[in-house]
Amino acid sequence: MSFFSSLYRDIAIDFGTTNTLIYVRGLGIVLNEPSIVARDCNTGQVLAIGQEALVMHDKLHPGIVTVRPLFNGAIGDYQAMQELIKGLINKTKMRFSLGIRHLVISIPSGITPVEKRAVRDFAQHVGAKKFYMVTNPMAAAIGIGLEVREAIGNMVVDIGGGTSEIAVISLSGIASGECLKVAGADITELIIRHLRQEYNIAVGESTAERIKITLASAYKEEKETSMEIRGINVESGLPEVRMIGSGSIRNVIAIPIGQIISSIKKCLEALVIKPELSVDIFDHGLFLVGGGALIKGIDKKIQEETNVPVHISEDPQTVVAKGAGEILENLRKYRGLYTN
Ligand SMILES: Nc1ncnc2c1ncn2[C@@H]1O[C@H](COP(=O)(O)OP(=O)(O)OP(=O)(O)O)[C@@H](O)[C@H]1O
Repeated sequence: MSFFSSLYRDIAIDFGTTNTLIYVRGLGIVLNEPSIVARDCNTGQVLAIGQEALVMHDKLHPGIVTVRPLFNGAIGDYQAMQELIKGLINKTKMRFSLGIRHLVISIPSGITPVEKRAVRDFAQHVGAKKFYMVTNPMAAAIGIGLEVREAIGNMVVDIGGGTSEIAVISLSGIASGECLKVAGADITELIIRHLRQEYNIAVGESTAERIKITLASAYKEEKETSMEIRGINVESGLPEVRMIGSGSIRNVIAIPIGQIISSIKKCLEALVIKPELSVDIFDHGLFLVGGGALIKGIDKKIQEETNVPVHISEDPQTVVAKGAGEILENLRKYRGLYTN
């Protein structure tokens, strides 16, 4: 490598609805921050991005607005996407480099051609010399260490914030896939709605997230748990404290979990014409990644409903970034798995 080329950086980005991760070649994942931008309502000026913008999100005043650039796997705000990713790249220690040489971005599998063009334009905008796009399930499978180029069927289920992506991967391609706009953010939203309807309590997004992480389970637990929540009584407008049990939250999340399981079944059913792939999946199991893989009992529930063994990958929220990083480190090896 020449002196000048060593001054350029190669990076991979997992641009997600909830979180964006940046991988730098030779260093690994260097940044993991919420995908959110805070702007001044009047001037449109960016006030904060990532973690600092998330802190503002729940405590907004009328002069500030927060935006999530991705919504349900679609780019809802292209400008916010640019602001977020450019800002996060600047947060990494890349200011001493001349720019980006190779840029890998993982994208939702349901992305439209127009959105793909927007991602490509973005890569040009940040001055990337070479650019590669890989779908989230493919990156996840590589991040797990599955043999995606072999004639073996591997099933990956990525339950993120805005989408649940399901894919059966074999011979470097997706043999059967589903992209569902139901994921973690919908579960949080349902919890907020449930508390308002059942208990007349209004809570913010971060409280609902905490309830989800602490209480939500997809499978009946041996011992039910409960937690104290603080919110505002919507009738009196006064603060209120309540105990909420895990059983009621399990009932609330049963519908989205059921929709995700139905999509997994649909994906398996589509393999009826390729029974050898089904056999591989029944033998090796399916691999669960994304933050939704951390919902308690979700592996047991999926296994019970599909008869397929379920493995939760290690550190499921970083698997896509690791896979995109692995591609970046071995571009030649993975040729054919990404598009430009
Ligand atoms: N312990 C946990 N229990 C339940 N849900 C969790 C837990 N930890 C994280 N989550 C949820 O995981 C989701 C985020 O997952 P992830 O970071 O994989 O999404 P993303 O990649 O940003 O989204 P997408 O893939 O849809 O673009 C959030 O909805 C978050 O609430």
